[in-house]
Amino acid sequence: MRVGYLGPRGTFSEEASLRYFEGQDVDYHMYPSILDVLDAVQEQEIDFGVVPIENSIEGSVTMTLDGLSKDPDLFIVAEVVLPIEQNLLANVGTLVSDIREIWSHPQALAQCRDFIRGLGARGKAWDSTASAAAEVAASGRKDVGAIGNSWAAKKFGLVILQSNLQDASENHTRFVVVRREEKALSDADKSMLLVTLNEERAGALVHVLNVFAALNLNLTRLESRPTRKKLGTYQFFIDVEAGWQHDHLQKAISVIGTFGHQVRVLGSYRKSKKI
Ligand SMILES: O=C(O)C(=O)C[C@]1(C(=O)O)C=C[C@@H](O)C=C1
Repeated sequence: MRVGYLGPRGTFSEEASLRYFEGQDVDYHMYPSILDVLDAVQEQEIDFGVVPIENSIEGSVTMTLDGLSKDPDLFIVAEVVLPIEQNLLANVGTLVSDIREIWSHPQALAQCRDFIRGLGARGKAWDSTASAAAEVAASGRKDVGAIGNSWAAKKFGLVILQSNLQDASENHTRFVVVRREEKALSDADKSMLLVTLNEERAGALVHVLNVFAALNLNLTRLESRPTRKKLGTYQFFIDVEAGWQHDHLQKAISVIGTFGHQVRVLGSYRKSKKI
């Protein structure tokens, strides 16, 4: 089985992938961006892609949401929730007081915004936390630091100057495992839907939400993203606590369809237990 994730070695995506596929015979592939992982799934270069979708401090990983919504063949078959501990990594001999720039993935920079401001440093975005750590090591500079996990520190010969420094102690990222083509899992107890309203009128979203409420379907997340067609128009990502095959969810999808709205099932899977 071929599995892809955001590289290089030492990313949180790698940790999520190794944990999820532990004990299975896997050939791992790394990609320079989340969109490249999704493209590789679409092009069947890999069987599964593991991508971050949501963080408890910073919220949605919009690149993932937009990538999923653009490609009708992608389907989520699992989720993994990983605890995220962010650390300040630097070359040996670096003093925290000398650091002027912090390099990392935008999600990690955002999780540590207060910390970076507190240092009086500037954030600089890289494709992943591990690529930022690799660049800090390659630069040999003592006025820059990276934010990432302790495994990246070891891998690139950096020291940890401060650990667990994100702006809230509770920090988890939810990853999803994506494959090409739908798969109905009989034991699924959660689904992700993408709802596009057919008109902008007062109460349109409330009508959709009322369908779920009337059928006793619990929603655990509602996220809007722009349709990219007109300012102020949105698509809605909705997480529902029911498998796609569940009678009530099937009914909800068909009723919402009769209102003229579009519903796409982005995935159906078992709810993750926190690792
Ligand atoms: O850069 C990494 O290490 C990643 O795996 C990406 C990513 C993300 O995009 O959310 C994964 C988990 C953390 O929230 C920070 C960064």
